[in-house]
Amino acid sequence: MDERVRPEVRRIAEEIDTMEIRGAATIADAVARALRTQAQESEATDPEVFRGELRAAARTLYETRPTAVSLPNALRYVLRGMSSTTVERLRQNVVDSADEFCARLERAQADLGQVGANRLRDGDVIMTHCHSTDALACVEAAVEQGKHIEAIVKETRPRNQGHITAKQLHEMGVPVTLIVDSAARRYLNDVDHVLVGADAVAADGSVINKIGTSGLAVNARDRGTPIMVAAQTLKLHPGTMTGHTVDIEMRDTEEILDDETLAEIGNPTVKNPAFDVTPPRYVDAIVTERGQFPPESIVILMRELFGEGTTEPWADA
Ligand SMILES: O=P(O)(O)OC[C@H]1O[C@H](OP(=O)(O)O)[C@H](O)[C@@H]1O
Repeated sequence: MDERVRPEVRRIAEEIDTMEIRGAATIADAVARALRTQAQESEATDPEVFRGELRAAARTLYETRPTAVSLPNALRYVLRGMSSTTVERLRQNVVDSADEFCARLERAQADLGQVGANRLRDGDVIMTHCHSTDALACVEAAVEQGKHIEAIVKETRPRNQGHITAKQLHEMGVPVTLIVDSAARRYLNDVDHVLVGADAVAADGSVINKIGTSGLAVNARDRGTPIMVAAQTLKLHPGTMTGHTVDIEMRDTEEILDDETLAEIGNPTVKNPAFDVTPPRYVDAIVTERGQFPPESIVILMRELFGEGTTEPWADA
């Protein structure tokens, strides 16, 4: 671990790694606050040393989880104005950018929620996968519009984030039915919308989200059930415009079963990919704070937002 990185920043990195802090938007918020802390606690007196510390902190945070693009997008946003010539100005730049970023994130989610809510009708039943604050913002806004919404919630093995979704929907007053993941096709008959979040959206409109999303989308398409992806523009992956692919995180097998059970069943190879890719033809709409988009046209928004290319401020830490 780089000694220049403040203990609080290391703690946040550790919590992202172990998924105590999880969910693409929540991770983005946490890393922006972490950079703010690094800036505030820095004892550097030389601007170049200060910049080096911030880059080192960004690298530590960047290396925690590879798939959710909100993480590098947040780091870029907070570190974009690092050209001042005094430490005090640099510190203020980072603090202001982090505050602005967190405020924008909150606003974007609220605006996105309104757009998503307009797609939901009174009496609709949704099916969810994993736990997405962007997706739940749509349901919350629909409920606030006075619509009655019900939910069928997939538990989302291996980490059961569906439990968080069930709890939060219950708190909104939404009646919830919890199902095991493999029951999804059976219950799609009773569903008006599949509503999921995203960890990254690629330039061709592919959606990278929790493992199991693509199978759910294929089944939903087969049943004629619309698939809505709630993803604020922070989830758009600029690298995919220039041909990069999104790295899919492989997580520890212990999330699936313990060593004793593994030995009992003859030590098979166990694979635990955290995400999968849903091709654009299985997605009806990507709902953002800038309105809803057919997946194939999301690249237009990406060009507008990232047209001048992106930097990797953590690269030379
Ligand atoms: O940003 P919000 O909408 O909250 O979450 C987006 C996505 O992040 C989660 O990943 P994980 O649980 O961190 O692996 C899920 O895949 C979820 O759909």
